[in-house]
Amino acid sequence: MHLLQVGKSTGSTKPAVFLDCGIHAREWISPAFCQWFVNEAVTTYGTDPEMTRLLDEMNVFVLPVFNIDGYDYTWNRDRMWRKTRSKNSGSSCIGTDPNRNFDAGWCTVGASSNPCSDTYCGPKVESEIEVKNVADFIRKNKSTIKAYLTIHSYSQLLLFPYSYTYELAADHNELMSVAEGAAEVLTSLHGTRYTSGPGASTIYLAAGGSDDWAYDLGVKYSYTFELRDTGRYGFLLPESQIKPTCEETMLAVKYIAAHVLRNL
Ligand SMILES: Nc1ncc(C[C@H](C[SeH])C(=O)O)cc1Cl
Ligand SMILES: [Zn+2]
Ligand SMILES: [Zn+2]
Ligand SMILES: [Zn+2]
Repeated sequence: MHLLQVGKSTGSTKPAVFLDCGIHAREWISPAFCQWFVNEAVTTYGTDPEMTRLLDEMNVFVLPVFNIDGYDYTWNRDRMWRKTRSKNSGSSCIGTDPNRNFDAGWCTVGASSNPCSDTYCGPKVESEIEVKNVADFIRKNKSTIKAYLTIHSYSQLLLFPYSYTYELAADHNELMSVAEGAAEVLTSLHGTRYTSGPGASTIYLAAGGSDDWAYDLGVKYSYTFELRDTGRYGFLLPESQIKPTCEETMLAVKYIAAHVLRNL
């Protein structure tokens, strides 16, 4: 797994944002966005004031493709694959849903203990090496990581904790207002409409997700993006929509990062 560090200096104790893409293999617009983000960062640093400030004051860790084996599988075998490609002992079914494999109410709701299910929670917490690697990194750097952003598709949603319970997060009001502000600036570019809210009530009750786990670890600004569209093309978003989707998502990510900076 290749984790990129976008920022002025390596190994510093500067506050950081962790951004991951491609946790679900078929959500191709997600890795496209991480690529876009890195390109925007390196090409607009020094000219765009917001990006310059962001990269001067913070480090941004970017994991362009979280679920590498699954992503490759969608290119070469099954375009609609979602999970990892790990072997499940005692079953001929392959893979675990990496977004049900984190230690956050693991396998209690909205996940399956059937290895053949697309939302299989895995044989145990962090059974997937990809999940363990990300969890280990964030645990190790939790004193500097101030925001966790994980990019998915589709539905046009900006979700935040919790998904594993209907209980409101301690920081619900702040997380909601930041999400609404981010969604508004996103809409301002091409008119794309987003819904903001806690995962449980906004999409579905589900446990083991990375955003809930990061939030409970202490990463306050923890968001899941569900990018375009709302179902017309779904995971098969046309190539013509990659650029506009990335442009508008960029605005939302910069909005959240600016809020984090103001509240360090
Ligand atoms: N904590 C979470 N946050 C967001 C979601 C929605 C994504 C959308 Se593809 C998923 O189903 O894994 C699911 C969970 Cl469990
Ligand atoms: Zn997803
Ligand atoms: Zn999704
Ligand atoms: Zn545009």
